[in-house]
Amino acid sequence: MIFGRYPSRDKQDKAIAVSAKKFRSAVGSDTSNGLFGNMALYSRVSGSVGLITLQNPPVNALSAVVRQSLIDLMDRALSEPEVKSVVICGQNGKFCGGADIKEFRSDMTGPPLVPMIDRLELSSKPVVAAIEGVALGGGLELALGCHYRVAHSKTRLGLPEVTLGLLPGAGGTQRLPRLVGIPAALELITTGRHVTAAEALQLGLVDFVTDHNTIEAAVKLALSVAGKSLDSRRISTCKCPRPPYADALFEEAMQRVRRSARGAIAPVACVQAVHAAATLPFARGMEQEKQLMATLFTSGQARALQYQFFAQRAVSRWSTPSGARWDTSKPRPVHKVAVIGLGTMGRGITVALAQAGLSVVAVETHEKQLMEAKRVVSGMLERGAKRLGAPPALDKINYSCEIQAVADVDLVIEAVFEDMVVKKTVFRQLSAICKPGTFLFTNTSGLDIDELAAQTRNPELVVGMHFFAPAHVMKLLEVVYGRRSSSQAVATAMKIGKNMDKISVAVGNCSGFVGNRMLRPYLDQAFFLLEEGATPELVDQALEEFGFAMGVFRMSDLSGLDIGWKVRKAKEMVSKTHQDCRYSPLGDLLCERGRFGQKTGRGWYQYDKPGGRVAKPDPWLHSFLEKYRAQRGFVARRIDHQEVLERCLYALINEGFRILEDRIASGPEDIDVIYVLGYSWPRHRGGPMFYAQMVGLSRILEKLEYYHQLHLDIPSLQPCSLLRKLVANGRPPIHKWVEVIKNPHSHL
Ligand SMILES: CCCCCCC/C=C/C(=O)SCCNC(=O)CCNC(=O)[C@H](O)C(C)(C)COP(=O)(O)OP(=O)(O)OC[C@H]1O[C@@H](n2cnc3c(N)ncnc32)[C@H](O)[C@@H]1OP(=O)(O)O
Repeated sequence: MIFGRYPSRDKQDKAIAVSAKKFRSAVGSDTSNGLFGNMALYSRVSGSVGLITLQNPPVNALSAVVRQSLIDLMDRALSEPEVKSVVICGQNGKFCGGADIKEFRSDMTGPPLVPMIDRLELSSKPVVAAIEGVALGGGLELALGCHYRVAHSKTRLGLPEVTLGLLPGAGGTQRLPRLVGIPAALELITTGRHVTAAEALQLGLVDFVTDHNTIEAAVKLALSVAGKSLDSRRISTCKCPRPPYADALFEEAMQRVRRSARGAIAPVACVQAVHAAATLPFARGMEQEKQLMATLFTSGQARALQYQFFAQRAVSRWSTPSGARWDTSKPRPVHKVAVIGLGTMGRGITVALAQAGLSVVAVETHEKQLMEAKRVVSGMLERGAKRLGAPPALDKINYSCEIQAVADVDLVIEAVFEDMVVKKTVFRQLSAICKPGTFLFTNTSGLDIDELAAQTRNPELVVGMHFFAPAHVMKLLEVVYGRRSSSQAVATAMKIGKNMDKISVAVGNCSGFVGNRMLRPYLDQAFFLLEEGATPELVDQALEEFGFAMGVFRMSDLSGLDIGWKVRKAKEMVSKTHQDCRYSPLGDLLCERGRFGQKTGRGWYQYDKPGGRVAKPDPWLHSFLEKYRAQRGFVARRIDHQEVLERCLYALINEGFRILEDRIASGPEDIDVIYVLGYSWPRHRGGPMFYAQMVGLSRILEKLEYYHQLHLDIPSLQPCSLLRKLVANGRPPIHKWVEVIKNPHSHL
């Protein structure tokens, strides 16, 4: 499978210390016999140490060629009598980012990882891993096959295979527990969490941490251990330490992953593999690892998770229908940013900006709110700093209750109340106050960017930034370009997003942008299902079993029913008569009765008190629904989970196809990243568009046609023409959809 829309730039980080190169030149290494190219380099340093450098930018992934080179170079080191020990490192300050994920989708060729690592461990000469930058997945498993591990203090280590729908299938599930014990191994393998070098040292995962030249330290160690017995250094020969409470540990781990994995199979397999390490000899444990891996490797979940991995990187290569592109648009440097409005969103944005190292002018015109915001923002920064072990960026922020304080900033992010009239006033003010060229960005979840831009002297400087709450935590940012937004403004918004550690997706301007626009038909279907006989519990259960963290009604109770009500009132949907098009007033009726969800202790569910969190079915709601149906002529019928999923999800997917057709999103990856990161779409299902491909476009079309025939008054169930076109074009794979969109006459 091909991922991504454009080839990425060579991200080789030339600036990072190339300590292997430096070290070779410092000690005068003998590279005359060196094997250049072939994705690994061999040289001899300090007379008797064979130095193997992985060379596969950008992350030295263990591709087939790298694996073959590594085997050849190890053989060479073993065959040279002068060589007494070996050091393995990675080029450009990165040890190894693991197996080459791109290879997983084609037939795997080249020597397999497992025997390669086994042979390494069996080596009669000591092998030291010199770990810099990252040692992840197969990269860490390679290091675990070495006899010693030296890490630079800034290295991150981990076994993140579970996040790709796999398990550490190159011996990681068997060696890690033997080295660090079952509790730590279980945690690291089932979560895929990266650890710092300091934590790795504490766990016993590495033997030595240095702040200086890692290769130098590794070579020094290699020289000192040359000729010594390796018996105790081969992890596979060690017994797995088994605490007396091991059974309870596994039981607890299994319950935890089943609870949090929401249907993902990889975390469960990870627990089973570590269990094998604890109970079986190494060779049998490896057999078990292999079997579990075989199931995962070909699973739809692994495909979905790997697709999402690449999609999250592909979205940075944005483009707009007018031809602006990531690689031809240059962002303008931004040093000073203003945030206008310090409500919940403004506070989160301020924190994220300060944490990104930018100077922030935080403006809130109400003095009392300003003081409160300052207190809350400082607390957030302090807590964040404590977690990271860094000083809080308190001095990055200047607070003001005067909007004039923004006069000299490079960029403003407006985050006032979500109301077009209020925002328009602020934009007119900003346009008058700010220095020429200041970018004016608006945090909105769906208002018209062009309408706001029209209030300013320079509409090309206006872009939307849809942050998700809490803005300093949530990874997703929708960057919304208007009709007149300049490519520089879009590039700058994308860059600021990246600086704030967000995954930014550039999308076009329409009501609700991508995320909220697709949510509308999904929510509508959920309401219609209640009218037709379902309960909130039934709908939520179906969606939660599918993998959503929360069903639509529990989520609505959490975020507050009044929010949607306000929007619907503003759009006059509440007061309008809906003749041709079905509209369910259920949400409005609940709001009219003061049932706003958790905050009022009543919503689609009942709670023990206002602010309570445990949702319980509410008999009042059930009888309310019965009366409502009776009054409006609905006859309740049995609705099953399959119908809930088909109606809610296919309607949402159909809107996704419309969005692609309208060129609001430039590819299905954009939609899928938005849904996984912003709307808790289960990651192991890839995203709505990927899921559509998995289900089969013909089936989605057929089902939409079926439901639309039954509900002709629900236009969102009418299959969109792009979906029809894709089916007519032979249902091309997801990475080819864009060709059909761009060329309507395409016959793939
Ligand atoms: C039956 C078969 C058995 C097989 C053996 C199975 C055992 C082993 C399995 C594995 O090792 S699976 C891979 C495990 N490793 C990871 O999950 C790490 C993934 N990468 C990252 O987390 C990050 O990329 C990074 C290494 C921390 C670097 O982050 P940074 O922000 O600096 O760069 P990125 O933009 O993320 O990546 C740059 C570029 O590199 C591509 N890439 C990264 N890792 C891999 C990889 N392992 N394989 C292939 N390609 C990789 C990434 O996609 C980016 O390229 P573009 O997508 O932008 O073109």
